[in-house]
Amino acid sequence: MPAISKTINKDLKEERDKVKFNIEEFTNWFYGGSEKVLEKRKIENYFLSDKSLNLETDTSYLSYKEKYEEAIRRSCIVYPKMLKLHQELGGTEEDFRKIMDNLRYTMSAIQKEGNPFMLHFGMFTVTIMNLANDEQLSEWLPKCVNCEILGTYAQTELGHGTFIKKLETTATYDPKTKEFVLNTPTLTAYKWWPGNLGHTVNHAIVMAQLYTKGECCGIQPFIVQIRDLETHKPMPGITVGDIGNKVGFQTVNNGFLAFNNVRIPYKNMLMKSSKLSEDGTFIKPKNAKQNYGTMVFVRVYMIMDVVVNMSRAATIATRYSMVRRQSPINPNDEVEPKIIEHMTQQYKIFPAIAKVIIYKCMADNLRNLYQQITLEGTKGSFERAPELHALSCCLKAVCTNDAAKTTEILRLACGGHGFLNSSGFADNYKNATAAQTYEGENTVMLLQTARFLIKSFTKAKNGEKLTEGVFYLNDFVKRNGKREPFDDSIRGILRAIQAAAAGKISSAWKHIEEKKKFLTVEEATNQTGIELIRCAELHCYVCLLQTGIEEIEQIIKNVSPALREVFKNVLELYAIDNVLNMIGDILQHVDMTNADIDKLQKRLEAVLTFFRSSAIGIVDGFDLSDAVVSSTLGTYDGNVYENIFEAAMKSPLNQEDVNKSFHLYLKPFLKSNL
Ligand SMILES: CCCCCCCCCCCCC/C=C/C(=O)SCCNC(=O)CCNC(=O)[C@H](O)C(C)(C)COP(=O)(O)OP(=O)(O)OC[C@H]1O[C@@H](n2cnc3c(N)ncnc32)[C@H](O)[C@@H]1OP(=O)(O)O
Ligand SMILES: Cc1cc2nc3c(=O)[nH]c(=O)nc-3n(C[C@H](O)[C@H](O)[C@H](O)COP(=O)(O)OP(=O)(O)OC[C@H]3O[C@@H](n4cnc5c(N)ncnc54)[C@H](O)[C@@H]3O)c2cc1C
Repeated sequence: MPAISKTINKDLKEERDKVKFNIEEFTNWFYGGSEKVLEKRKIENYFLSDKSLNLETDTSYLSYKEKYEEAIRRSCIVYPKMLKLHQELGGTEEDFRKIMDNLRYTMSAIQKEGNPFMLHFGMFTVTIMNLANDEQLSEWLPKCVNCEILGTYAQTELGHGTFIKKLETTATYDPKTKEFVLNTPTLTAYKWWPGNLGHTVNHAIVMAQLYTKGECCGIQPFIVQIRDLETHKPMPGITVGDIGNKVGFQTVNNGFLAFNNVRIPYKNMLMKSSKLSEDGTFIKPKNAKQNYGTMVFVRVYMIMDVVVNMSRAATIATRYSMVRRQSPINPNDEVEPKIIEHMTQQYKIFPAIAKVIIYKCMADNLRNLYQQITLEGTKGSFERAPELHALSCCLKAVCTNDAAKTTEILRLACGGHGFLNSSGFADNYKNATAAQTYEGENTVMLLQTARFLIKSFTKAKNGEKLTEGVFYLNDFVKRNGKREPFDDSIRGILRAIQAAAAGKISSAWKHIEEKKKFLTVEEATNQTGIELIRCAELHCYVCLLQTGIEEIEQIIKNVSPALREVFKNVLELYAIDNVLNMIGDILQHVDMTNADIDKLQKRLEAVLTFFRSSAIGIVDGFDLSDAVVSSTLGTYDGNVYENIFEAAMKSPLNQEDVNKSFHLYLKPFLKSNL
């Protein structure tokens, strides 16, 4: 075995020495201030220093069942600690959010293949907070907050996930006993997919069709106890289990659930929005989509998850590329260059770093918007709900699609070693790709946004008032078919993308109108679907760049000159990379010449060169500990080869010289060939 040294790799040190800005200043911005950074480090250390978590164990070699059991063991250490910390911090909702925000990072060290309790706070408790009336809130919220019960969100069924109006589970009100009777009428009505449902939780929010007085009143949320609190056996009439192995999320314990005449009390239908009187009279909610609120909440918070996911992947690829040496650029060079010297390598990695920063700006903004609009909802005003829905849908789709794509690009950037499980890319990719489907399949999400855009375009054409995020449609209508002149300032690039988005929306609108002459509006819209999803993507790029510009314009007023340069270059790289990647769409609606494109290409190369000296500072500034990065290729010390070697030694096959398969199969096979 080679001697393994663990000092900081000298190539990485050399890179760090070249960084011109203060990394801690960047970290302070990234987490919202120096106090928050200290708090984050404290919280992370509070969890990760707990030796009983056994974080050194490589869980990837465990069986499916062992992985689940280990994940439960770890969650049963983490959650009591979390409850204790919450009390110590003050026990407020804000304190809870603080812990959850930090756990988002920390959990990637503890539950690499998913958290078997994630739905409890993430969706079960949130639904109760959003949809329970005061009486229900006082009964259930303390039980949730103290983890006296554990719950999940059971909406999707074997036959329906997207089109929730057609869910088949029924909850029929019996006014005589003041109970609901839950049933699963068909195989396709089995709840299928809810996280943590299989063998972990004992309660669920069940979305079911409410029947009362012989009429169906649409899907409503019900709290259902599914397992006995003492024995953990399924409650009478309940069938529940695990849905089996998946592409990823192995320890999330996604489950199935069916009901056979399960009776629950009247008070278990959440009644803040829709209401049912005890005699069985249904009262419609003020806003029909209020029951979808938890999905909006999760979509909003998922943009934060994307930031965590992409910052990890970018940290790994950046550090590795500054340690790995290969392929002289000039054939006679004695010393092989760090692979980061190759321009194409920079192009794989640096745009990902810029995206982390822009997505972070967007995630913070979206969260603020969510809080404002939710507050308006509590006061009975739902005017801005469609805008939030449209924005969160396209961002959920574009950002999770990008997280999966970027992780794959960054894995490829690490060559063969990127394919090792210990590189950390596999978990990152599996989590990102799961997020492309859950909480609303991405194409469906884009189509929801497109629906809003088409409506907004009709309004713009009729001179009606638009919501702020789509003001750019007014400019397009005013131009009356004239192409947007190209101006290569950052705001000019934004206007070009706005023109491309508006142009695409206008074309899709026109094509729907044409098709409507022969088809229903729904059929015409379906046939325009390919253009519509591009409308939503382009609109999302507009929102991201606009937010990036507005945020960075503010940031640079308050940071040191060296860090100002970094942010300016982040924006430059993000904008140019974006515009070059959508040149086809731009050329349709913007007066851009070949010379303009050449100029942009040169600017891309120049900004990559600037990034060369900042990249390590930025990824170090993400302040991800080695445990969170969880990668043999991405440790702070850059001892990549030593890490890879050590990880290989943990392979169960290396625990003995000769495996029994030699005696059982290989030896007889070889002998038979003599
Ligand atoms: C501090 C705590 C931190 C916590 C961190 C959180 C992370 C937690 C981890 C969680 C892990 C998640 C695991 C996964 C969970 C799940 O997947 S749960 C299941 C999710 N399921 C879905 O997302 C289903 C997707 N389908 C839909 O959303 C809807 O069916 C649909 C596609 C939107 C269609 O609905 P439907 O009722 O049929 O709508 P239409 O009749 O077509 O009408 C559309 C109109 O409705 C408006 N609209 C739709 N949704 C909303 C909404 N949410 N808000 C406001 N408005 C909405 C839409 O704009 C249309 O309006 P009009 O055009 O005016 O008609
Ligand atoms: C890892 C994971 C965790 C999950 N966790 C939960 C959970 O905790 N609780 C829960 O209730 N559910 C959960 N789900 C279910 C998840 O929310 C659904 O799978 C998701 O909403 C997609 O719905 P679907 O499976 O019905 O896909 P489908 O709608 O069947 O999608 C299949 C294809 O049809 C297309 N399609 C469908 N409708 C349209 C349309 N209107 N227009 C154009 N194309 C369309 C889609 O784009 C896609 O290409 C989870 C799923 C996964 C993968």
